[in-house]
Amino acid sequence: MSNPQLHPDIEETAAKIASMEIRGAATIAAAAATALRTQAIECTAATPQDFESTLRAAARRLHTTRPTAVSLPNALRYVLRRMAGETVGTLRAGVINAADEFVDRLDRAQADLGAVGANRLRDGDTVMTHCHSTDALACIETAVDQGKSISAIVKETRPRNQGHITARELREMGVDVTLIVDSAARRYLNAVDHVIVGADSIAADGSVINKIGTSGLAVNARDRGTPVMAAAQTIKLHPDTLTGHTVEIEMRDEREVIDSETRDSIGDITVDNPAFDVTPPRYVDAIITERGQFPPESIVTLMRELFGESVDEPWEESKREKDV
Ligand SMILES: O=C(COP(=O)(O)O)[C@H](O)[C@H](O)COP(=O)(O)O
Repeated sequence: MSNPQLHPDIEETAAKIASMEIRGAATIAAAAATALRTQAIECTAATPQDFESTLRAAARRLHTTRPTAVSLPNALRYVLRRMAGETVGTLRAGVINAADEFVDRLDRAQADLGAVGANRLRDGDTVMTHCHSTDALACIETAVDQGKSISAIVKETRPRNQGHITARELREMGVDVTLIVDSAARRYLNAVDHVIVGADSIAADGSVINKIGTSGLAVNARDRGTPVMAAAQTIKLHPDTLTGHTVEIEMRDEREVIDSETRDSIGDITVDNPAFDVTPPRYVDAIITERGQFPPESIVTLMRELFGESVDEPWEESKREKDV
């Protein structure tokens, strides 16, 4: 089967992830699992081999969209590993059940993680946020639901301004919000009790890979004595880093940073737009997961327990598919 027929939802989801219409590590993972589910339901393959080839091709298309959030390959892995059976019917059922289970676990993990993170927040605390993280917001929302009064200093998060989404959602929770430009963060840190961020990936050494600007914020927070917590459910653990692989940092289009007219008026310059950075574990006080909170240096134990020592890439083409 040289060119498997992909469902339009696969292309649409892939395009939306690439353009960031669908964004944030947990949301990307849920969208990818849901697209595979649709592919499985609508797949017209007549043989089990063709069905598997089509699902793998769909997963490969989704995998190529953005490289940094490990929740995406972890979602694809979760679903494809459960594609088992001898008939198209059983394979299809395996994918549908796995996708449903994955999304359900994602929601439950976020709720459980929120309860862990909320325990660190006290009535009257002020938090500082960076970017927009559903895991980080789950901690704040649970604290608010517990009756705690929380204020937030929200960083704008250039160039895509995800801080605006955070500001709106916190406001809807009843949190008192102050929006600041990124470069004002240090000025406000003295008045902040916790920096709380999400993660796109957590490496085996406890490094937190998150939106560009997180590492500078964490260094400043350490200098000011403000604790930093990274809220990251375990699908953010990057199993490849157990074997020494590093996490690829996505470089995005320069037009997110500067419009072409301004750029032309400046002249011959290079514009770089890294989307993420790496915060070393020594600047992070706790990683908050649905399995409890961990000092970053100890996260490797949980990673080994959940993933073992080696990871497969079940979306890769089989030898038979390559030979066709
Ligand atoms: O860095 C970002 C989003 O970057 P982008 O906007 O470039 O996708 C978020 O902090 C993490 O993805 C965690 O989000 P969540 O907690 O929702 O998984």
